[in-house]
Amino acid sequence: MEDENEAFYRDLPKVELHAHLNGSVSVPTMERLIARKPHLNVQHSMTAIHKGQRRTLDECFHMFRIIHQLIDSEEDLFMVTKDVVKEYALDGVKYLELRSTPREEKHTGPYWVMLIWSILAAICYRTAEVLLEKRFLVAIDRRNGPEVAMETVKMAEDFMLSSDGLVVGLDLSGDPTVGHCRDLMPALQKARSAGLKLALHLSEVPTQREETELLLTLPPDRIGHGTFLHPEVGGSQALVDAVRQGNIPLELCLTSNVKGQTVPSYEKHHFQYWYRLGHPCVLCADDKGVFGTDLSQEYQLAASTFGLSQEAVWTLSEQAIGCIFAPESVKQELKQKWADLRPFVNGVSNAEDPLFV
Ligand SMILES: CC(C)=CCNc1ncnc2c1ncn2[C@@H]1O[C@H](COP(=O)(O)O)[C@@H](O)[C@H]1O
Ligand SMILES: [Zn+2]
Repeated sequence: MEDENEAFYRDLPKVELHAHLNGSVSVPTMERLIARKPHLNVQHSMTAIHKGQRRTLDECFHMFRIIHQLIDSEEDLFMVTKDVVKEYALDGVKYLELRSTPREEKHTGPYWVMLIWSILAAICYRTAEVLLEKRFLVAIDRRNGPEVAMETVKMAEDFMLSSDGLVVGLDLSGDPTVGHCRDLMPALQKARSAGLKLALHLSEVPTQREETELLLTLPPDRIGHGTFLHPEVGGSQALVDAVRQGNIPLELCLTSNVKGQTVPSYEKHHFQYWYRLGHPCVLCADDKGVFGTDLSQEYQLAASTFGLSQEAVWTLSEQAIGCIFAPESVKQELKQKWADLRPFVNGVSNAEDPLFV
């Protein structure tokens, strides 16, 4: 049975800004996908990291390759997107920015375009049913090189103009040990000047210092992970200063980093460093399916690890609204939603609280 504490984190209204679609597939959805393709011989342990387990980065990226084999038709994609959106809604998320990489699949022809349209269709499909604002980021997988990156940007631009505000930005992700961002700069610059917002995976592994310096010149609108930015872990004060001066929010994914072993433990997560500086930090799940988590759990873990009061947790979730890519009018609506929900969230509804009278 859910205890009061768990109920608080689930009821807490939340914003999810860093969620990779194909990494977010839940156990029940994955079971349906596996059953549809028995010839692939996939076991569930090949697509998710269970409690207490960890994996190397290589092993994690191998998991994505298996997941991609399971999700290779429009039908699969539609089911996955619908389920992921619904699960986020049930987890108390009120605003979701989902991201995904266009992919070309042999038997589906020009899969790229189809993929995006399917996702957008699914997102629209849910709109009538769940109270969840949704936006979409088109992802560049760095492994695919500069030409694909440029094509992806062109496609993202087209969709931004024709999707009625659903496509708001571009993500840069993929195995951080493969390729170099200098080759991708023209595509990223083009995206920026077209008005796409940039959410870039940055300093995810310790060897990316030069890349990070380069990417910060763009600059990005948000940073994914930023694990090795600060001097204590091999980054530098100059990098920290650049991020602070630009007031660039960090998307922080605790369980992803612990299970993927880029940070040694929850206690040592860089959330602490940036939170103490008062820098905008947004807790995110990254790949809730692969890492066996959800956003409520991530908030709960941050609170228990770093001793945050429920009041502080509320503030953390509310401040995430300021970091979304949707326009100001959506921010205002979300702020109102937070205010409306506040009396119903156990633990923060005390009217005598001096911060909120
Ligand atoms: C340890 C580990 C893998 C952590 C997660 N950190 C990540 N770092 C970089 N790219 C990622 C990460 N998680 C997911 N992705 C990207 O998202 C893709 C899966 O979602 P999608 O197919 O874009 O819908 C992966 O193939 C990869 O390109
Ligand atoms: Zn990520």
